[in-house]
Amino acid sequence: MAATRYNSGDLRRQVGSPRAKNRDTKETLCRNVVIYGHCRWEDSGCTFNHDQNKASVSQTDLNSNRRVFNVESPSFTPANQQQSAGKKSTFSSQAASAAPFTPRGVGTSTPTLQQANDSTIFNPAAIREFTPQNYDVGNTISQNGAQHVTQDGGLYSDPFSISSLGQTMPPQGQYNPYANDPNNLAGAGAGLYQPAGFGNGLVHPPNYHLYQPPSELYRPSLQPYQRTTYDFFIPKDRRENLQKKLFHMQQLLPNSGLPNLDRWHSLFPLDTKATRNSTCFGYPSWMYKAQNNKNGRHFALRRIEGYRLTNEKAILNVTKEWKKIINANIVTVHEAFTTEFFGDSSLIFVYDFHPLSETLYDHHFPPNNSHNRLRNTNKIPENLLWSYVCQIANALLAIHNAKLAARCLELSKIIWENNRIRLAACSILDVLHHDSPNRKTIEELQQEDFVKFGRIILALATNTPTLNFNNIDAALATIVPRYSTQLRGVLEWLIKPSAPGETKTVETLLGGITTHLANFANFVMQESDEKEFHLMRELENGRIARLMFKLSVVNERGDSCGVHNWSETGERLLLKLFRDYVFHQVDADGKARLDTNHYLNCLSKLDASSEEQILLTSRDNATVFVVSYRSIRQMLDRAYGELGKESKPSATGATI
Ligand SMILES: Nc1ncnc2c1ncn2[C@@H]1O[C@H](COP(=O)(O)OP(=O)(O)OP(=O)(O)O)[C@@H](O)[C@H]1O
Repeated sequence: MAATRYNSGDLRRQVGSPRAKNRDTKETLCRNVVIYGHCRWEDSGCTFNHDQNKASVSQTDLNSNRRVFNVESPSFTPANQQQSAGKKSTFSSQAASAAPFTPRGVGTSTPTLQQANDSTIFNPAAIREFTPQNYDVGNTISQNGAQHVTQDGGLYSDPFSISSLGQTMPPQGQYNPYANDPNNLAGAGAGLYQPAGFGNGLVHPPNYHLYQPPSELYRPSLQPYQRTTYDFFIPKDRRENLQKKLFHMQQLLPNSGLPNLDRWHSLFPLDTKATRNSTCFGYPSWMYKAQNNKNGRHFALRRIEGYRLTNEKAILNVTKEWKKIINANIVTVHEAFTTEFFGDSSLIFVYDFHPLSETLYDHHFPPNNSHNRLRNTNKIPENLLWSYVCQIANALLAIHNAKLAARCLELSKIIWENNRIRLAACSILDVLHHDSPNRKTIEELQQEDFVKFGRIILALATNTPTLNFNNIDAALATIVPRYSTQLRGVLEWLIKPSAPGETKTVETLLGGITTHLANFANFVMQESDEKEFHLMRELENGRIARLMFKLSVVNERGDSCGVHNWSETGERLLLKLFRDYVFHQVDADGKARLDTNHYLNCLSKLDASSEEQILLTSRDNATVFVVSYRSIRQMLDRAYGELGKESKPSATGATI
């Protein structure tokens, strides 16, 4: 092999100038000048060019004659765009503060090419304020439906673009951020959101399918040791679910008309129904997601509309006790305060925000298209009902042990997310009824919790929303044979009054359902094992991401640390050749070789500083180095450290 072999310590030894090839060597800059700044053989026969200035000029000439795009090519600017705009199409610094892209007319015909000057200008005035009540869906859609705005002025057709997605949307539908399927937009919550929601400030969800394997069905049959790209990352469903959660966490509705509160901003409505019912608290209530001014975290705010607080101690006493309860099946309460920012006197409760949650009621009694809730004809599996029993029992154990009562135990006040349920409205009734003359004792309220608990499970087991219960005995009679006698026994114990002198306790309940508790604990632990498995894989990917950051910081950097063309000189050139070795490999025909396994393999070895040696070749094949991963790793750390010495710490203080 023609390779020149060196120990890593010999790397600074100059290589003899490569043999002249077909082209005129006088035009080609000598590699020794590139690497070491000078060439020993300049005056003793080296035929290459030693004048850097001349080389760069001739290189430019060469490039101007070539019509090939390479990494140094200026960014692509479509010719017709320049013509129509009449000026260079680059982003100015003002673009950073430009209003977000707001497509109008989603759900209508194919987007048309528009003049950048008029139609693509963001016009906040054209956007209607957030008006939850009496909202006329049809009218507004037809008004906005006539307008078309394309993100790129129609210069290219992106099959995943918002405008093309709009064509697949039902014409009468509205964007419901809580719909699992964004294409099925005509679901609940229509009245609460802007028409054609994407177009009025709601940010469109990411294109999850871009991360999906092309097809699971036609997966090639692989040997046990072979992998597809997707085997290296977390499963697509999990990734999509996590991305949706992040998206919901960050979702904004700029023209919602909702106020900023003292310490809260970016309020986003969570309610999926326009109609308010006051049955639960005696006052209408609203749910919002909001961001805290101080720490930037997202919280769920429940607003009790039109409530005038008379005794401030009510809030202080109650929240002090509830804040202490941290439980996997209870939404943590943080604080409560009053406000007049909504134009009335409202009482606000602050809870943890759990993205993608829906109420247990909405989950098991979903509305049909005409917004009537049908009896759910599917039987809920018994093990799922037992899992609910275990989870609510767990929540009640924590609450009753703290000498409190859940009180607000209803299907619509329990949130559900992937079969995990949480009591979502704790502490509210304690504040509202704090000074009520007919206040019940805590023991009485705890006994009532058991009855409400039983009614929730009975409603689910009989597919009947709680309020429709006329005859509890008849409902209990239908449980068997659909479910086991043990489930019926537990429901009877919960709902029916206890024998005189006997008090129900959560401990008694737990003692009667130990098998189901063990099953549930087993299931939870298996799930946790699976999550840890995926986490370990992501840990590997995290290490590789950090290496990539470092490599990217060093590669292609121009003048730095007082050295002209820093990343091309000295040992940094080897880092560039390493980058080529990992990512720019070609096959025998000169075609790009794409192999994720190769990327991951090389980067993992680099991370582990493997002693394995690899062959790095310059792009013109004129020079070859044999070097170990360990040496490359040391060079990378040195180069990165060198940059670190001359740079100031970043504002966030984050380092790789
Ligand atoms: N802590 C929370 N985190 C995230 N979402 C929540 C939280 N609490 C409630 N939600 C969501 O807010 C929405 C509205 O909740 P709410 O309790 O008002 O239900 P509802 O069905 O509107 O009940 P009602 O008919 O009594 O008003 C529901 O989709 C629910 O899942």
